[in-house]
Amino acid sequence: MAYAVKELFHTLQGEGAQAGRAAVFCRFAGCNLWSGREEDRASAACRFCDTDFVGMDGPGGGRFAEADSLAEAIGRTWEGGAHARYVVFTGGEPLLQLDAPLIDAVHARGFEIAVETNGTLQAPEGIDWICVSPKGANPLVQRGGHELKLVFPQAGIDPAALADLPFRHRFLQPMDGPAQAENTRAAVEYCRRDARWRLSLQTHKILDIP
Ligand SMILES: C[S@@+](CC[C@H](N)C(=O)[O-])C[C@H]1O[C@@H](n2cnc3c(N)ncnc32)[C@H](O)[C@@H]1O
Ligand SMILES: Nc1nc2[nH]cc(C(=O)O)c2c(=O)[nH]1
Ligand code: SF4
Ligand SMILES: [Mg+2]
Repeated sequence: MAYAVKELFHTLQGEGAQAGRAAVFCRFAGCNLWSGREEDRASAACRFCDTDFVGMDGPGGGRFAEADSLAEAIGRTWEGGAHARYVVFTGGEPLLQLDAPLIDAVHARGFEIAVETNGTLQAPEGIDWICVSPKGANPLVQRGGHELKLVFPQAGIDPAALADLPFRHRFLQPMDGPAQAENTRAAVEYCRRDARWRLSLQTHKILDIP
């Protein structure tokens, strides 16, 4: 199948348990919980998104007709040397597009594969690092993985209701937006009081890197 990619860039993973690790980010266009248009935000199933995932006009973006051509572009975008090649598929919602041929094509080029998903779709086999970030009342289908990264606070989600799901790591990530400072204080206090959860800061925003 063809892949619609907003942008491809090499940076450090900013969030969660892999924060600080060099990675190529492959940001797919499109999401199942929001059109990405500001006029639709107030009525969307996910309303706090911090990301532009509309179109294919970013650096390295475009439509890729084959898994091999996208995997080649990911390989060309990597600047991290011979070891520990790492690609993070995000979006938008990457599980709308990430499929077995693309997983095989990037594995064949020596990459470990991570995904950032909203958890409403089941992940295909073969992903090396699954980060699930639940969104409000939307159904949580992918209920296990390597890290659970809950944007906090969210109306209708109590972290305690998710704490027993089979994830290796559990993070609260303060919701960015007008109440970011207050949300950060609330996340710190929650993690202080329930040691199952750790704080995830969006370090790329602090550092002003992509
Ligand atoms: C833009 S999303 C794309 C991947 C996928 N659609 C998802 O929601 O997990 C990437 C990460 O940013 C997080 N995120 C989005 N908006 C945020 C915000 N306003 N504050 C903090 N994290 C946010 C998401 O929860 C997710 O972990
Ligand atoms: N540096 C950096 N780290 C990230 N971790 C998750 C991101 C995302 O938008 O999915 C992201 C991103 O956009 N940049
Ligand atoms: S699910 Fe992810 S990409 Fe979609 S609107 Fe929400 S945060 Fe943004
Ligand atoms: Mg982001």
